[in-house]
Amino acid sequence: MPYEKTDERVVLKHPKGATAEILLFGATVISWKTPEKGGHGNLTERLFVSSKAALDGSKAVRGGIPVVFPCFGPPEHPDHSRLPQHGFARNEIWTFDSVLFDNDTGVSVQLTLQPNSAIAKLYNKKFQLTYVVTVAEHELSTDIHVLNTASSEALDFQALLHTYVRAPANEVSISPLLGKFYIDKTETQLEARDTLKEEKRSGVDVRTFTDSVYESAPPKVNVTWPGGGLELKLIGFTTLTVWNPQAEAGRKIGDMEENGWERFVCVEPGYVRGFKQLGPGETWVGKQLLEVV
Ligand SMILES: O=P(O)(O)OC[C@H]1O[C@@H](O)[C@H](O)[C@@H](O)[C@@H]1O
Repeated sequence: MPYEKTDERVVLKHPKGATAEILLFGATVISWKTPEKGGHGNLTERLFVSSKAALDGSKAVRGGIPVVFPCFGPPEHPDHSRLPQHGFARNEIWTFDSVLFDNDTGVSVQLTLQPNSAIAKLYNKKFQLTYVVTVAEHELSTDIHVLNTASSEALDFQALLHTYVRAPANEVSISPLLGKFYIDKTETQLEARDTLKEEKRSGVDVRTFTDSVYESAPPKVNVTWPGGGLELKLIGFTTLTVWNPQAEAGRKIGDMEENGWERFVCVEPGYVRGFKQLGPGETWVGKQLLEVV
């Protein structure tokens, strides 16, 4: 069996050993394990999930890859005014739709989310989200498709994949972001927060509290640390958010495990500067491909 499904989750199993586990709640990928490149047998977990994360649907998962839609951070668009931080997609139960393919190149499944009565109370736009998750020997791809199903109204949204990469946070280096402009959300004064900064580091670290939204995200991002690393490829996404709360902000997060911030860096491809606007019947696709290096 290339996949196993229960009422709550789907586990994908690639013939060469790699696995991915998706909670239908939020379509949250909560585990991605692969063999080492050139290694034998043993699987390594590539994503961080806090041991205090709720996996029962009572709140968004603290870890894995939560899906952020239709707003990133606190809502700024009038259509989103009643929504919580990061929107509703990470808090809804998605529908398992189909297996797209299952062979040596990969095992791929599709989940969907459409308006329901709970969403309609907070958000009255028409849309369909389709999420395609594919696991290969050393790769995971997660593609989000946003379709405006309205017949005459535009759909304005932000979308982001909140990827918690399991890594020794204090040794991580992220590149190539040198010369990119970013919003620094750790700034407490509004004016400083709204002023773009230029990245001066060839390798970005997260040894201090980091919450940066880079514009013009590069199509390929390297996240490396001594003895390991991942390459992220982005298609369709325009921004890259790098987040690690460190102890300063991490201690205030109720579902963060003790010193959890030492074990991950969030590297988040998104479309979160301004809003993507889709006309009736139009689709936007954002693709993230993670590969073990
Ligand atoms: O606690 P949440 O809602 O999952 O958000 C975690 C973080 O997510 C990041 O993407 C944001 O840039 C941060 O500002 C935010 O604190």
